[in-house]
Order: sequence, then structure tokens, then C-alpha cells
Amino acid sequence: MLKVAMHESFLKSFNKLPSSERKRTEDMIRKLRNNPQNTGLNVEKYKEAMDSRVCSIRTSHSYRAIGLLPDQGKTLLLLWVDHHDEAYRWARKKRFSMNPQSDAISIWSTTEEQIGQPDISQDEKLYTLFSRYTDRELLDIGVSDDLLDKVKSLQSIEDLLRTKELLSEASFAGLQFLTEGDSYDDVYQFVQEYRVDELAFIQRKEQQVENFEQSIRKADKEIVLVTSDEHLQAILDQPLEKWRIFLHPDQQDIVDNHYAGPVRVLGGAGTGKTVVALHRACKLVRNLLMQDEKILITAFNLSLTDTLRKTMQGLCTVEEMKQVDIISIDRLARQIVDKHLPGVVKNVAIDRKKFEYIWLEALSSVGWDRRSLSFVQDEYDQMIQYHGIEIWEEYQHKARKGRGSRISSSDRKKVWQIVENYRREMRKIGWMEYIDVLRLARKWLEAHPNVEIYRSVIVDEVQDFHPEALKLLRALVPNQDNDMLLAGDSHQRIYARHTTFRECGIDIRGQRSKRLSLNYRTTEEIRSHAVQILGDHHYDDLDGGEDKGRKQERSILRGIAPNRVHFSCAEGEFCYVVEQISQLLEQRVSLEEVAILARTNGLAEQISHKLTEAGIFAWMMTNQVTEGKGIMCTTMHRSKGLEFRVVFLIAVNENILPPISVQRMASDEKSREEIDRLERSLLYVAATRARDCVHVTSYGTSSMLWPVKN
Ligand SMILES: Nc1ncnc2c1ncn2[C@@H]1O[C@H](COP(=O)(O)OP(=O)(O)OP(=O)(O)O)[C@@H](O)[C@H]1O
Repeated sequence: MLKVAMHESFLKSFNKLPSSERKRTEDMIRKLRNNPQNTGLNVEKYKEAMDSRVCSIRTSHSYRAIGLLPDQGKTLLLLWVDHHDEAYRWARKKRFSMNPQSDAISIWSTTEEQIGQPDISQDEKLYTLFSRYTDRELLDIGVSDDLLDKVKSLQSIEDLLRTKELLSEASFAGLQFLTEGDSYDDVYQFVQEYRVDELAFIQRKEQQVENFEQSIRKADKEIVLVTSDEHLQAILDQPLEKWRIFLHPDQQDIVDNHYAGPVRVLGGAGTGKTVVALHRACKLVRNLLMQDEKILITAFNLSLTDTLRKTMQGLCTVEEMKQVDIISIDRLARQIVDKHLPGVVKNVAIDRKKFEYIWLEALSSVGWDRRSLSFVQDEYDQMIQYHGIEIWEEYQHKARKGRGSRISSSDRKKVWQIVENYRREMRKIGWMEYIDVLRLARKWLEAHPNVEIYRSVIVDEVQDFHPEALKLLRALVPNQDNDMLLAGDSHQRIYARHTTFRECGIDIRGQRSKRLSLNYRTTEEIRSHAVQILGDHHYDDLDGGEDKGRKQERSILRGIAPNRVHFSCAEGEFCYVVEQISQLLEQRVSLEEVAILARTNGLAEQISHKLTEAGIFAWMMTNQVTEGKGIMCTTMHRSKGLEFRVVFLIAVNENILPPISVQRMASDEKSREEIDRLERSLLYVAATRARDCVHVTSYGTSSMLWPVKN
């Protein structure tokens, strides 16, 4: 009897099959397990594949499954199922390896060029990239025997890059240094030093990956071994999300621990912070809550809370969900105020531009004009609203830590007068800002300490919470064991809100700070490019320290680097997007797995209309509309927390990233630096929404934040 295991990728492709084919595939697996010799199955080595372990299995007249079966292997690992042409195409370009660090199996695509040797003439051979080095020299810097001819035939840096996957890290780096003009001796020295580390790595690898069977057992996060026909049925009947509930031990630890107070979970994009937060929520509902107690799951915006709700519904029963509230922090604050202070909040101002005339009148009351507007608004946001200041005496002597420009005491008095005028006029016309609503809710709760609303709170994307929101959370949940889990990442901070948990009354100590560093969403190529965009700004650990964990992060998936393309005009960019979408459709990628992200609402709306006009299903995601059919178009800001197979970042142009209007608002060097940091984080967030592929496009003059390489 043959053991059958199924990789996550197999289940993904299985989920996309027509139902009749699913049934046939299920029958095929049953037959495989019971009688692999069954002639109808045609289990055959697929000779055109790069990996000699690849085999194909017939599931029906026109469908094939692809698997890995080493010679003398006892376990067949199913990897893919598709229409036969597609299945073979998939298998032909794939390479597979067990990743000893993550216990994951890596599947990555190679390009057509990598499959065949370049066809070059004898003359051309003389002038190849490495023709001046002898075989011995190349062997000494780590090029393996079987790759000597290939390396010697490379003619350009692009050829070398395409060969990267075939070379060891050390030899690839060495060859790259040679092309950059480093002397052979320096490169030789570098490779020898590098090899000491690499040898240690290979020894670890050999120890850990003793054989294929053992690796399959170890990779239990992404591979499931079929143990019986009933088990097979159960797996195939479940949606993928449910099946995928195998946490990494680091993740499981965070979920299972008992904490004497709030716990912080840091980690770059795609490291599973949300997954951990929701599993923790589930665990608390099951093991901690009394029948009349509730847990709050909150995040910054509506689209995020929508996504959290959907995932949570997949993890908990309907009964358990009754003890869980999932709501954005702003909406929750509004609910609290409306309930306990009815009529106090009439309207909440989102667009400050609308009230600019009030600011200008307030400025003129002290003899200032529009030129001081940005400075006063920055002072209001970063000092007065940030610290929740309501009286002059508090503002008068407040240290202006972090503010770039100095202020005289008479100007400070004038700023306060302007702010008082602004607040009074806003009250008169019945408007408030969200920060005011958060403060009102918090103050009401602080005045009524016996009203316990939640037993525990779980927060996602906490880096963008305003200090008032964090203080509100503290007031919502009494200080006790397992009271708070705060998940976030300062690299993804896209609103200018710097605070520390401590300043907001949230005390995190020692062991209650965790970091995840294995990226499950994005390929290593996309992750590393996105990280480069962040530049060399300082990134904090959300509590006043520095987050130094970024260097340890890595992805379990491999793939292609982001496509950075530039056009002379917007029309050129649009044609490129349409062309790429047509190719995706040919590859049977569903439109729902594609997103187009732009810096502004207007640009996102524009592309959504243009696609619709071109006959491609597309919809615009807004705060009100969170579901639609076809390609999702939205702003980079709203894409936070979401994920797609393919992402287009469009109009990455000068004066759009950052927008000229935002650049003009900078009142000093410090604000300019902050704008640069925020816009880089925004690009990082947007690019890391992609699982497989990112296209970064621009027209006219491209943005300096993601330059076009010539
Ligand atoms: N242990 C795991 N096994 C398999 N997939 C996982 C695991 N943990 C997380 N994932 C997947 O990785 C992806 C990213 O997870 P998640 O959204 O929780 O990351 P995140 O750190 O919150 O990301 P971001 O900060 O970018 O929003 C999701 O598709 C999730 O299902």
C-alpha cells in the first residue's frame, strides 16, 4: 500500500476544480492508496520535469495530478491537479526542496531560459562574462562541476541572475562580485569565509532532512498525510482556511501561554500576527471566558475588521462567536459615547479640508495667515490631540519632544487661542474629530471603573492606533491576567502616530514581548524588495525601543522579483495592466485574487472605471463597500491586512508618492522626514499584500521611493 500525502498547493488547486473533477480526483486518491498498481491511474515519471522525482497521475480523461515520488519511495506527495496541459506546464517549470529551517517544502518556478542551455556560437563563447577565469578558478569559488559549462556560457548580468537558483549562495555572490570588478583574490577570500558558514548550514540540513519520508512528516503545517478514507473525505470537504490550522511552534506558543498582563506580538508583513491573534482569541473564548463575559477583537478600519470577522467565523462555532465582538476602534468609541452620553456627538469630521475656513478664521483672530496653517495643525495633532490636552495650563509647560521647530511662549499662547477658537466653532456647528470621540469614551469609562465591558481584548495592526485609542482600550479592560494581546509592526505604520504602550498605561514586561520572523505570505523575492523600499529610517518596537528583528526575517516561499516598469504616459501603463490581466486569465487566475492599488482614491476609482469599460470585472473597495465581483481596486492605505495572489501598484510617480499636496504640508525638515518614512511604509504594506507577484508601474517621472532600474 502506498502512503499518500497532500501538499497545501494540491488542496488549493483541488478547490478550483469543477465538482465532477473533484469527485474523480477523490476516487483517484482512494485507488492510489489501496492499489497503486491500478493500471487506470498511469502513475508515470514525468520526464520533462526538472526534478526527477516528479510524476503524473491520471485522474480523468483530461485531468492530471502531479506528485513527488522518489525511487523506492513509500509516500507519494501530491502537489497539484489541473487540466492535463496546465498540470504538465506547472510541473515542467517547478523545482522542489525541503527547507530545513522552516520544515516547509519550497516550490519555486524556474524560467524557460533556465531550463535549456543558451545556444551560443563558438565566437561568442570567447567573450562571455567569465571567459577570463579558468575552470579551476571557478571551481574554487564554489561553482559545481556540472554547472561549469553553463557559468562559462553566461553573457550578461541578466543571464547570471537567471541562474541564481542553480548556484550556491556563496558562488552566486562571488560571481556577482567578479562582474562588479572585484579582484579574483578578494572574491576567493570572501567565498572561503562564506563557506565556513555554509558548511555548517549544509551539515544541519543533512541532519534534519534525513529522507523524503521524514521531511513529509515534519512539514505538518503544509502537508497532510492521509490516514484513512474517512480522513481523506474530511480534508477534501473542508475549505482550505480551516484545513490550514497548523501553527508553527513559535506561533502556537504565543497562543497557548498564560500571561500575567498585556502581551505584544511583533513581526513583519505576512508573518502570521493576525493568525496568531485570532487563534489566541479562540483559545480565550474556549478556556478563559465565563458565560457572561466577552472578548473584543479590534483593528483600525472597517475592511480589516470585516476580514477578521470572516476568518474568526471559520475558527469558532456560532455559539462561541456570541462571546466575541469584532468592531473597529472608532466605531466602538462612537457606540460607547452614543450609549452613555446620548446626543453629545452629532457629526464626526473625517475630511479636515472641509473645515479649513474655521482654521483660517481662528488664525486671523491672532493676526496669523494661511502660511502658519500646517504648523498649527501639526502642533494640534502632535502635541494637543496626541496628549489629550484640554486646558491651557497643561499645554503651557508641556515638553515638545519630537517636534522639529521651536516655539516662543507668546506663540504658544497664540496657538492655544487658535485651538480654543477652532474647538468652540466646531462644537457650535455640531462637529467633532474622531480623536475627541475616543477621548470622550475613554473619560466616561475611567469615571465608571466598575463597568467591565470586556474580559480581554485582541488588537491587530496596533501600530496605527492613536494614543487615545490605546488609552481607551486600557480603560475598557481591567488590569488582570491575559487581558490584552497587541499585534503590530512599526514598518507598516502608515499614519503619523508614534506612541509607546507605556505612555498609554499598557505595561508590557520581559517575557510578554514576542516576535515572529517567518513570512508565510510573500515570496522571499517580494519580501526583500519591499524591505529595501523602507530605507534606513528608525523603526521602533512600539514601546520606545528599536525593532531589530527585521534582519532575521525570511519567507518560506520563493518566486519572482517584483516587475518594475515605467511608461511615458498613463495610457501605456493602462495597456500594460490590461495585457498582464489577460495573461493571468489565460493562466486561469481568478480575478478575485488580483488587486490594483493606488496612492489616491481618485486614481483607484479611475482604473476601476477604465477596466470596467474595457470589459474586465473590477470594483472599487471603500470604507462602505467591502465586497465586489472581479478585480479589487482601492487605495494602498485600505489594502492593509489583506492579501492577493497578484498585486499591481500603479502610478508610482513623482508627486504621487508622496503626493505633492502632502509634501507641501511639511512645515520643517522633521515633517519632511516623517512624510518620507510614512510613504515608504505605505509602499511596503502595499507590496507585501501579494503572495506570488507584484507589478510596480509608473508613468511620466517615476517616484524616487521605488526607482526604475536601467
Ligand atoms: N503557520 C502557518 N501555516 C501556513 N500559513 C500561515 C501560517 N501562519 C500564517 N499563515 C498564512 O500567512 C499569511 C499571512 O498571515 P497573517 O495575515 O496572519 O500575517 P500578518 O503578520 O498579520 O500580516 P500583515 O502584517 O501583513 O497583515 C496568511 O495567508 C496566513 O493564512
